[in-house]
Amino acid sequence: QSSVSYSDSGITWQGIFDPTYGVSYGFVLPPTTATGALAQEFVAEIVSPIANKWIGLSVNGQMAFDLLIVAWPNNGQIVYSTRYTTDYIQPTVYPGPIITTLQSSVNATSWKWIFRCQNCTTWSGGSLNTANPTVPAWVVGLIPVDTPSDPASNMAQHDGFGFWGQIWPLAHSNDYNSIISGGGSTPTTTSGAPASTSSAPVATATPYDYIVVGGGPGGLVTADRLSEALPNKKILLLERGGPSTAQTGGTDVPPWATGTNLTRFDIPGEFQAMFGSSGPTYWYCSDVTTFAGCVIGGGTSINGGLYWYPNTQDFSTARGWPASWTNYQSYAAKLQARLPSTDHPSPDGKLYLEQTFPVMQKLLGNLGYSNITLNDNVNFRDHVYGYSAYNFQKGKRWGPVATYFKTASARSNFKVVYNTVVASVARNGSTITGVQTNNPLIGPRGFIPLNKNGRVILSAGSFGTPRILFQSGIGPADQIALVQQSNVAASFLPPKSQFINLPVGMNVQDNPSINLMFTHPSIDAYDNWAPIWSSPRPADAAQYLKSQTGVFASSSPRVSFWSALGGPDNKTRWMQGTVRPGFDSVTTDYPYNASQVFSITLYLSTGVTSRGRVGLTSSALAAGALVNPWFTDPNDKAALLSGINNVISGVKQVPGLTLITPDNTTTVEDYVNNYVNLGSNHWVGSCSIGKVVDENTLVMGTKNLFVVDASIVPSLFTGNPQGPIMAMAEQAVTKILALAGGP
Ligand code: HEM
Repeated sequence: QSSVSYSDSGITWQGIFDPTYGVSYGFVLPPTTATGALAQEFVAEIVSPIANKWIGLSVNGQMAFDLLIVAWPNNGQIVYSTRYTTDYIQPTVYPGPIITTLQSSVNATSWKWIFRCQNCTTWSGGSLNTANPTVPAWVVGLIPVDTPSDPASNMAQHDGFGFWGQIWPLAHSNDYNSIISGGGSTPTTTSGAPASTSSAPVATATPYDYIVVGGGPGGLVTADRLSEALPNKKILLLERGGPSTAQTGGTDVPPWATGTNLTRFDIPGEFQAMFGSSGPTYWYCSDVTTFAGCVIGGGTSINGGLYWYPNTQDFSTARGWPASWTNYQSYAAKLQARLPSTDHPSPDGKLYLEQTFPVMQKLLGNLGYSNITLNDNVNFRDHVYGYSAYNFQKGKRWGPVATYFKTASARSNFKVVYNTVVASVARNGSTITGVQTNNPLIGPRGFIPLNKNGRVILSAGSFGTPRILFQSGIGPADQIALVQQSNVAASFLPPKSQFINLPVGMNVQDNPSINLMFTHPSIDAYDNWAPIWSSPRPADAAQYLKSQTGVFASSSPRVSFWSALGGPDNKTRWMQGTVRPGFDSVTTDYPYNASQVFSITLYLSTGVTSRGRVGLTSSALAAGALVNPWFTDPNDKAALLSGINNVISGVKQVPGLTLITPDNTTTVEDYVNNYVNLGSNHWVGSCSIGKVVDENTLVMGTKNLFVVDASIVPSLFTGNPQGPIMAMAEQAVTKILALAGGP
């Protein structure tokens, strides 16, 4: 999200409205000509629903070593202080900055604080540079501070935080002097509705024929095919995050590639720097409690790039697909023609960092596995292994962004808008009339209408799509009840008589997965990928910069394998294995050589019978798992355990190979029983076809609302899901276009 200009209390602010907690944050800077002390201050406002018990701002977006400002209402007044900390611990009062309240109000539904912050652009070890946009952060606490009357009060950790792009150069005001002297303000309205919705600049909205919500693999394929098939119709794609690869306007280039347009999203080898990142991770959705991609490309812009063509099982009636979906091959062929896979991602045709392959060849060969080209033999998924296949090309992340999104973007009937969160669809009974967004610049109060017979397609992902449905009055009563308790979201719900009760969020699956850690003297653990962002191996960095070849032309996984497993219930489940040099964390009693570690992730894939539930996890409408979907059926655990034991049984036959996690003081059974995070970030099923959407992907009970993303997939695919999801979207958009009654 990046800041916009809006006005409130007679002041023109540069700031944002955060729809999750319903808070506006705005700033005004002195004129650009200001010097001395005046150049070191700003005026800011926080307008918050009363449900938020305290709010914090971090001027430079970090918790530690940054100037923090906290505020909360108490007895009709705003209590505040500046804070500082060097760690993720209680920040203590920080003297130096001088805050003056210019205006404040507290009523039954909201509170507002407008304040001047002097000596606020430098602090211990840091400063704010307003010459360019920067990324500040907000935090929201839902638990009252310990002693609300005391500005120095302790508080518990915040319940939510988020970052935004603050365009400081647009925040200067020539009225600054009048603002700090109390002028430039009109009496406050304290009528409950958040200031941002009532004060957002009024924009005229362009109506669209198709509005696609979400630029992940489902949404990009859909938007491209719609804009291709309907040259005279207007197609709008709304992406809640910002750009990713350079092609999309991304500029997040690692320090070693400065001066190039090779962003962290373009360079496959930077994958582990996102997945393992300890700093701010703007590419993940801040309001989803598991990893979800919130940049253009969605998960495909931040994942390891493993790319499997779909197979017969993936779209079979046995896996819950309607019979009309089983003829999937022509759609898979369309996908493969646009986006072929590669198992030799370095454009020089050489394989790099491949030491795990010969080790796995011995291990799996002894266990009766055959070596095949995996994407040439999609239906052959028992006792097979091969080089991992990726969606990379030219040594760069490719995926739907470099293909479908690229062609869509070139069409005049297609428009993409970034940094725009869709909260809900507006509807009149079963007819959707438009979408409600947080972007006041694209429509009055963020509303975008549909043309006559227009359609909305939700592609916001397995968590995002259910949340939009809940906020549109579609889903189980308990979820809609949570929306009703949120004063902002509730105001957009249709009347109760129009609620549609569907099992949104139920029926969810994600691969249960277990990591095993090994050492072998031939392995190069690649320093566990730790230096790849700031100080990569110089020769590898230089090679990649020169020709986009080498280690950085690939992400971390090297070998992939599958095997069919029997279960105590006589059902067949498939197990997938992914082999990577390096490790995430090792727990072992063994001494081991960290430079020789590699890991095997074993996931249970198609055939899994466990199911869970996703939904709203907080009163602030964050989304996440309500019931974890892993091993709810003990037969799944038994099956995966047998697969793990089988792999481990081969270890002693491979000279030099040592299993270090689990170690010899831990049984495999205990290791699996006590495993902390079984998740794989491959969530499917929350809007399952046949349960929430019909065989044309139309949301049941509506006339023009569709879902095309992983949420409609009724059971886990055989491999990592991006390939089958895009093939699914090819088929879905064909069915939507063929359906009568559209624009
Ligand atoms: C007892 C009080 C607090 C505790 C224990 C605490 C703890 C934490 C932790 C563990 C994180 C990392 C969360 C994650 O990565 O998911 C975090 C992030 C953050 N916190 Fe706090 N926090 C506290 C108070 C505050 C306050 C008062 C502010 C600001 C006014 C603040 C600002 C931030 C910001 C901006 C982030 C995100 C950026 C970053 O990771 O540095 N925190 N906090």
